[in-house]
This record gives sequence, structure tokens and C-alpha cells, in this order.
Amino acid sequence: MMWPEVEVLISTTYASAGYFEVSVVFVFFAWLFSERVMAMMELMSTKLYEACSTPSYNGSLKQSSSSLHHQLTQYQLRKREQIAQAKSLSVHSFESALYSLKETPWNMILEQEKRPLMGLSCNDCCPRSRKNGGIGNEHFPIVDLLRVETLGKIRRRGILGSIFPVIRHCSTFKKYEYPYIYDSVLKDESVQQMVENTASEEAFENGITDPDGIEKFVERQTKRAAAILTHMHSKLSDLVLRIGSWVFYKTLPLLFTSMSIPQGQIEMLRKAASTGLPLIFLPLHRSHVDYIAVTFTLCNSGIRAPLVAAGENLRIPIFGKLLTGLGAFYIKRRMDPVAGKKDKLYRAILHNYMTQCMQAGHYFEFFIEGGRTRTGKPCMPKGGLMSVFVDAYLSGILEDALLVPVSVNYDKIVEGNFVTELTGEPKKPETLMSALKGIWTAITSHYGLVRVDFNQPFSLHELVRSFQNKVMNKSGSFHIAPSSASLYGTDIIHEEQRQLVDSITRHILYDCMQSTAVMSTNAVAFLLLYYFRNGVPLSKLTFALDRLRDELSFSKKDTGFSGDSKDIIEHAVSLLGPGLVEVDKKDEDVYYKPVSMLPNVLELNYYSNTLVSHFCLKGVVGRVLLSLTADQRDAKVAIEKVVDVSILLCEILQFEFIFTKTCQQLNNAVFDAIEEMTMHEILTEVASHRSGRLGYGCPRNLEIIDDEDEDFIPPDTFYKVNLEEEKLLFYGRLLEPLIDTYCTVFSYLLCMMDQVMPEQILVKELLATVKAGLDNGSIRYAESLSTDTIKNCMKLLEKWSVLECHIQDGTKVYYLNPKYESEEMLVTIIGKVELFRNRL
Ligand SMILES: CCCCCCCCCCCCCCCC(=O)SCCNC(=O)CCNC(=O)[C@H](O)C(C)(C)COP(=O)(O)OP(=O)(O)OC[C@H]1O[C@@H](n2cnc3c(N)ncnc32)[C@H](O)[C@@H]1OP(=O)(O)O
Repeated sequence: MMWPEVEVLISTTYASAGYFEVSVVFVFFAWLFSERVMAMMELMSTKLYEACSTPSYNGSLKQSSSSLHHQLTQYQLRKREQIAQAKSLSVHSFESALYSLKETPWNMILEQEKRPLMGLSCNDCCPRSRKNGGIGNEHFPIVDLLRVETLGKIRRRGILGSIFPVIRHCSTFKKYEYPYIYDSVLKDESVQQMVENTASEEAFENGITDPDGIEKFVERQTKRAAAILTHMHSKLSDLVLRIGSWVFYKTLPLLFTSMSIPQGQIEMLRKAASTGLPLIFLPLHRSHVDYIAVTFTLCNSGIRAPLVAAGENLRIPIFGKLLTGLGAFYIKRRMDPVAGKKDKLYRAILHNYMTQCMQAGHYFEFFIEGGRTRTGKPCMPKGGLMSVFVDAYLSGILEDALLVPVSVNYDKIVEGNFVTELTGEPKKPETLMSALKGIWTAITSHYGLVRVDFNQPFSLHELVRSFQNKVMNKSGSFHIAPSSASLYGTDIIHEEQRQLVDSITRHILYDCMQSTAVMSTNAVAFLLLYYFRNGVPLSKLTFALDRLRDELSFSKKDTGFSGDSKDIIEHAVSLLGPGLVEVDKKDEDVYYKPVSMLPNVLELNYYSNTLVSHFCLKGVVGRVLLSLTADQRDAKVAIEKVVDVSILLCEILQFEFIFTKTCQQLNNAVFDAIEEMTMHEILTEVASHRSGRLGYGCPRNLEIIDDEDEDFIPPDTFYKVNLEEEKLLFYGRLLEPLIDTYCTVFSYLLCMMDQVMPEQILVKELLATVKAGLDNGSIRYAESLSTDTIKNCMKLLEKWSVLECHIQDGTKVYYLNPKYESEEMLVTIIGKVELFRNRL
């Protein structure tokens, strides 16, 4: 039973990798085995001893084997107890260090508390998907993917099945064929056509026009096409997936206490898979564990594993090959290496490869943010890969597909932190050594809980139709010429199609963000940074966490933890560590204080940003209320003005947050936030006046058109702002670090007059200016120092056409738009953001 599996394992691994690679993999497996083997040997000797010394021994192998698994577990428990003892005696052997990782005094996942089903499809855009893809119940238990038993499918057939339940489990995965796509892409007419076109262009550039001369270029481009596809294509294999799953069953528990998912989501996925439509998984990208969690969940749930778009930087020795077997297909992170020159052949091959894989029935997964978030806030989506699916749908190649927003959240990310990149250091490229070092650090550290959330799958067809109808209702027409030509091969993409793809990706990103479960570290970091920056006793923090949990549950945001808030805080603080949270014992109470200096605070801010994104719209309204009442005594505001100024601030922060789903109007969302503030008594209605506008114009949906009375001016509704309300100060504080950075970048424009600055130098200068602001106290929060925020602000200035840029000698250079080359113009622009800067 066992040996055929091992033989197949050896032969396939040898077939797909070199000897050195195989040796490394098997040494690794041997190490994983060692715990089981030791346990078995000890048990066998104990059994033998018992057998010899017990008169009732009847030699029944069946009986002894049935209790073998139970005793193995007992053995491991005993061993853990010994290790815990060793730990308390401060014995720091490697073994104890390794096992202590798995220890956790607070086993949250065992609570099996039922949770509401989150992440249902959008009621406005995809009501049919929401109805048809539903599964009836509204509450489901959480299951731990790392415990085979909880998946309820484990069959312990036979002795070896009992001893090796995980192997048994992995061998019973549902079997899928994963078609291998390669030759058909190179033979495809559109690719061949592109080879010829590129060859002709190249020949033309070299001044060659005779057919014989061109033939040489065709040959070269044909070779290049084959090389591109060889590097790109995936070798997804059912067997490698099973082996991979087994390896991850063994390794993930070394890193994480649990990897939980609401059971209802698995059922929704199974239902979606049974429709026969391709599933496209679109996760938020926080960590390298994301794609492992997605494929691992799918394999364990009997669902086809997807092809995953991986950046070419991951094609490193050994791991690169293993990843292709697990589903990776490699793409360039930048389509066009030479700025301004489209690599049409590459684009055509990528487009064609993906389309053929779709037609062959493959599922897909890709990270629309294009890379891992460095700040903890989702990054703005990229449209390239999504456009391939939209194109396939619009041109009739793909009848429909089901889009699945996914989010994986962690108590602690295995990458540690991204502070070096945030403070201006370039990203280090992945290498074999860095990967091995990373794995070693990971398996010898502890990262708490992981929570996986798959949203309800929804139909691409329904979403596209819904967006098209909305555009048609607005403008009276919607025209997208279905293109049979490759999107990546054509020069011009319809603006409508671009907008359609943007709307889809932004909606998905918003959905992912909404369904991201809040982890203990997110909640604690958030409370410490925004409520208790100067420190707080445990009792008070516990109370604040209770209130935050109530608020989250009221706004239908799930948490990745349950249980007593005091335990949750202790768990989170121990994971964040003394580098991020100082713990002090005073007067029989424990005090926690966030480490608010650089660079530590950037890491703490990373964890808190999950909640900053959740509260961003209230943060905007809070900030606006404080700004509008800054010089007032009576603290009275016209609600229409609050809405308009809030929309202005949302526009300024458009590269920081996605404030609403694409199908929702921003002013309606702002109104909702205002309404909630009235519930919290931050705002109290005082009067309605007929008055002139306050200079900001009336938001569209507030306009009351009265045909009878042309001079009708809708009344302004005035509210009193309760400036003493603690919650208002808290909301007002949320965006302060970002606004400070924006003010600094805006003010720096004055130094850019008559200057042309390479991007790198400009970012460096801006970082230094923020740092100087921190040193002289004009900037209060150290988390204002962030290359991400600086770059987002530059994007905004570029979008507003204040800054212009072009490529010069392969480098992006920035300069002021001549229209803004005057102090007067710049001061107006700076004033737009300074408006929000008043201190609390
Ligand atoms: C069993 C147990 C476990 C197993 C364990 C499994 C593990 C097995 C897998 C491992 C897997 C690792 C996975 C790692 C994770 C990453 O490596 S994440 C990084 C890689 N992935 C991505 O980046 C995906 C998202 N990115 C994109 O879609 C980007 O658009 C691309 C395709 C990378 C291109 O980016 P870019 O060069 O910056 O260009 P971009 O401006 O986006 O546009 C390029 C073209 O796309 C098109 N386009 C862009 N936007 C639009 C739009 N809105 N509308 C229409 N067309 C558009 C246009 O043609 C555009 O060209 P132009 O007309 O503008 O010249």
C-alpha cells in the first residue's frame, strides 16, 4: 500500500527535477518523517514490552493497530508536555524551540462557534449569482484546514492508513485531469501571425526588405516565441499536488496554530464548481502563503486546482520547477521591458496561452494587486490579466466564468515586515538561498492563526451586463466591439473596455477587503495606535476591544478569533512581540504601550491598516468635520458641505483606499457614514435653512428638481458637531499620518520649479523631507514615512496633471506641468490638502 506511493513519488520527482533538487527534497521529507518514526519506534517497543508482560495478550495485530493511532497521539501529547516543561526550565535546545512554536495556551479554533456567512455576491450587480449560488443556511462552523479530521473525509483504512492518515487523506483527493497546453499555442494562427509581424518590424528596423533576409528574422522570432512559452507554461499535475498537500500538511502546523475557513464557503465553492463554469480566484496578496492556502483549500475540498499567475522573479532554481507542478505559470511583472515599446509577441503568447487554458477547462488564480501589499492596505488593482478574461467573454470564446474574490489574513505574516522597502530600500530579488533561509526562519517561528475567506462566486456575464446597463442608462449607449484579435496583440483598447475592466477589478478588490476577517493583531495594533498611543492598562484595552468587536459585528465584519478579549490581547501582544508593544507591570495591572518610533511603528501600522481600510470613509467624514469646525465656536456644519468636502478628500486619497464598490455612488456612501455618526451622537441635527450654496455645490443626488418653482433652493440641513465625542477624535485621527505625508509632498512642489527630477531621486528627497518634518515636530506620526504613500501622492499629482513625467534614458523623470510653474498656482493646489491638516 505504502511502497507504490513512495515509488511513484520518487519517480515523478526525479522526472521533474534534477538529482540535487531531489536530494534536497528527500532530506526535507526525511526530517519531516523523523517525528513519526521516532514515535512509532518508541510505541512499538512499548507495545512489545506490554505484549510480553500482559497475560491477556492474544497476538491480534488488528487490535493493536487500531489503538496505535490513539497512542501515537498520546505520545505526541506527552512529548509536548515534556517540551513545555523544558521550556519553563529555560532549556533552549533546538527541539524545544521548534515545538514551542506549536504551543498555544489559547486554542481558539476548538470553540467551533458558528459564524454568519460573509462575502455574498453584490446584491446590486449580481443578484442572480447571489440567489442561485446560495446554500440556504446563514451560519456555519469554522473548520481548521490543518486538521485532516475536521474535513470529515478521512478514511483510516488499513494499518498504514491509520499510521499515515495524511498520506491516506491526500491519496483520496478527487482526481482531475489537468490538460497540458504548449504546442497548440505555438501553432495558433494569431501567434504565428504575430511572429511574422514582429519579424517584419525587426527586419524593417534593420533596413532589410528582401524575403530571404526577413526569413532569418522569422526564424529568430519563432525561436523566441518557443522560449517565451517554455518559460511561461505550467505543468500542473495531480500527483505533484497530492505530494505538495502532504508536505504542507506536515509543515504548515509548524508555522500556524490553525488555518480556518467557514464551512459554508467550501460548500458554496463546491456548488459553483458543479456548474461546470471555470472558476477564477482573485485573492488579496499579503504573503507567499496566500497561494498555498488557496490551492491547499481547494485540493482538500475536492475542487480542481487553478493555474496561478506567478511573477517571473519566482522562477528560481528548485522552487521554480516545483511551483510549475503545483500550478504556477510565469508572467513578466512588467509587460514591456523597454518603456514605450510594446512587446507584442510576448503579449500575444500570454493572451493565447491563457485563452487556450481557459478553453481546456483550467481554473485560474491571480493577484489583481500585482504584488504583496507593503502597507497592509490593499493596493490598487491592475487590469492586464483580467482584461484577457473580459476579452474572451466579449469575443464569445468564454461563455461565462465565475469570479471568486478571496482573502487570506494572518495573525502574523511569515515575511516578517516590509519596513526596509517602506523606508526607501529597494526590494531584494528572490534567490534560492533567500527562499531556503525564509523557509527555515518560518518553520522555526510561530505565526498564530490564519483565516481564509472565499467570497460567493459570481458570474462574469452577469457583472458585465450589469455594468453595461448602468453605462447605457447614463449615456444612452454602450459600445464595445468584441475583438477576436488578441488584446495583448492589438494596439488600441476601447476606453469603454478599459473602464469595464477597471470597474470589475475595483469591485472585486472592494469585495475582498470587505470579507477580510480581522485578526487579533489587527485589532490590538489598531487600538494601540489610534486610541491608546500613550499606553493603556489591560483592563481598559479589554473593554475597548469588546466595543470594537461589537462595532465590527454590527457592520457585518467577521473576526478571525473568538473567545475572551483578555486572552485575545495577550495572544496578539505575544505575537507582535516586544519590538512593537512594550509590556509593563505596574500596581498589579499590566500596561501596554505601542512602540511608536521608526522603523518599528511601520510594522505595527501594517497590522492596524486592515482596520484603517475598513473605517476609511468614517475617517474621511471625521477629518472633514474637524476641519470644517476648526475655526468655529458653535461647531455647526451644513450637511451638504460635509458631503462635498468629504468627496474632495476621497478624491485626494483615491490611490490609498477604495471607498465604495463600483456600483455605489460615493455621495450615498458618505451619507451612510454621516447617518452612522448621528447614531453615535457625533452629529445632532439643529435646523434646516434655505440659504445659498456654500461654495461647494450640491451633490447630484440631493438636487430636488421642482418644475413649478424654478428658483427653488433646497434647504441646507445643519448639524451640530459634538467635538467632545471621543469617537469623532478617533475617526479624525485615522487619516492624519497620510494627510501629513500628502501635505509634505504637495509643499515640495514649490522646490520643483524649473527642475526635472528622476523618480528615484524625487522619492528619496521626499522621504528625507518627511524625516526632517518628523525631527522638527511638524509631522507628528512616524508612520507618515512611507514610500508607498509618497508614490501614491505622486500618482495623484500626475493624474491631476500637476506633475508630468516621461522616460529619459530608461528612467522616469518628473517635472511640473508648465501650467503650474507659478507659486500662486501651486499654493492653490497645496491649499486643497492643507485644509485637512488641522491638529487634534
Ligand atoms: C497543494 C498545496 C499548495 C500548493 C501551492 C500552490 C502554489 C502554486 C503557484 C505559485 C504561484 C505564485 C504566485 C506568486 C504571486 C505573484 O507573483 S503576484 C505577481 C504576478 N501577478 C500579477 O501581477 C497579476 C496582476 N497583474 C496584472 O494583471 C498586470 O496588468 C500585468 C499583466 C502583470 C502587466 O502589468 P504592467 O506591465 O504593469 O502593465 P499594465 O499597465 O497593467 O497593462 C499591461 C496591458 O494590460 C492591458 N490592460 C491593463 N489594464 C487594462 C484595463 N483596465 N482594461 C483593458 N486592458 C488593460 C493593456 O493591454 C495594457 O497594455 P497597454 O495597452 O496599456 O500598453
